[in-house]
Amino acid sequence: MGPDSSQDAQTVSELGEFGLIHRVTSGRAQSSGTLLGPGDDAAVLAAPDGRVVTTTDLLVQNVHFRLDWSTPHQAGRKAIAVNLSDIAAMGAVPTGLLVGLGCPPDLPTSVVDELAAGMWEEARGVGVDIAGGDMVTATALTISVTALGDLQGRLPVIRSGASPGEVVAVAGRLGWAAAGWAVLGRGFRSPVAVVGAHRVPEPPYAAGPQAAAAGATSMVDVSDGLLADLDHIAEASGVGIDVRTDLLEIPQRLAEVASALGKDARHWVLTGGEDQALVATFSAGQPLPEGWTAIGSVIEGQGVTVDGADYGQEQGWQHWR
Ligand SMILES: Nc1ncnc2c1ncn2[C@@H]1O[C@H](COP(=O)(O)OP(=O)(O)O)[C@@H](O)[C@H]1O
Ligand SMILES: Cc1ncc(C[n+]2csc(CCOP(=O)(O)OP(=O)(O)O)c2C)c(N)n1
Ligand SMILES: [Mg+2]
Ligand SMILES: [Mg+2]
Ligand SMILES: [Mg+2]
Repeated sequence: MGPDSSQDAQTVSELGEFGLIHRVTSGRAQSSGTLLGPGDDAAVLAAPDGRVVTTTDLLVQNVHFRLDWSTPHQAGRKAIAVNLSDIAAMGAVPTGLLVGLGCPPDLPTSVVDELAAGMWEEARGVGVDIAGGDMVTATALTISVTALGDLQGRLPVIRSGASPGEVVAVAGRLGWAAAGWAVLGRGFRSPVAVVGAHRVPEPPYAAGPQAAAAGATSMVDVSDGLLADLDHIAEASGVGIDVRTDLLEIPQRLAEVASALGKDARHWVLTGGEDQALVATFSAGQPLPEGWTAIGSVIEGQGVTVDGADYGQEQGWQHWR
């Protein structure tokens, strides 16, 4: 249900700032990682190993989600998931979340209710609370999420740690959300397998800490596109990365959707973002952790190639283009 479908419902401006905050926060926080919050000037979270991993990603209506393509519940889950994914990409486990909501005055409170329910569902799935946040008026529905995490005594897995000779491996899905976005963009609502992937990603949260424990040398989550995000590792590490398409599985379902739309499934897999897969590098010869699949190698040089050749310009999502 979108804001347009409930014209006579109570709006956020009628309920007001503190009524709205009370409505989305009351009785919810319960994780042992939340020592205080929400309700005071700031929350207090536990920091088990003394270091805090923190990240923020902002979602804007009609840029990251559309309320005629996704329910508020799905948009809420996605907003939390993309942030938890960045925590996992450091090899960390989440400890808490903060949520800023920019709401147009005529937004029905039911939309905020559903959004909050989706956010809490995704947060509870990994055992953390939304420990605080902010509510403001805005011209477009805006969701700003900050996630905090803990390294459990390990070193963070950073973008600059890859060396030539290492194996590049992936955990999670590639190309599904891009396929769903293409389907929705053509005015279709199915197949639900791909449309659902656009609406709510399923990041392999546990694979991040598992890769870290297995000695991954670098890692990133795929938000913009596999090639675009691998390029961050290549640049930060001062190496080249070659992706091998004979190692990259093209799921049958994606191939079918692509052929129905006259699109290329391989292109979705290589450049589609928003499935929040994890890609990491591991030393050659070591067994990969469970759930990880080799897709290429780290080489001397710079940039990302596909089967040894440049892929061209479009390697993933870019804002303002
Ligand atoms: N406005 C900003 N101020 C400071 N740092 C920023 C800002 N925007 C992005 N960054 C930093 O730039 C890096 C790359 O950002 P981004 O591409 O959004 O990462 P990701 O794709 O992992 O979410 C991150 O370390 C992020 O914290
Ligand atoms: C309505 C709509 N249009 C386009 C997209 C596609 N899209 C929007 S943002 C994005 C990339 C990821 O977003 P970003 O804010 O760059 O996340 P980050 O890399 O910072 O994690 C993609 C593929 C979408 N999800 N929804
Ligand atoms: Mg970001
Ligand atoms: Mg991100
Ligand atoms: Mg990231």
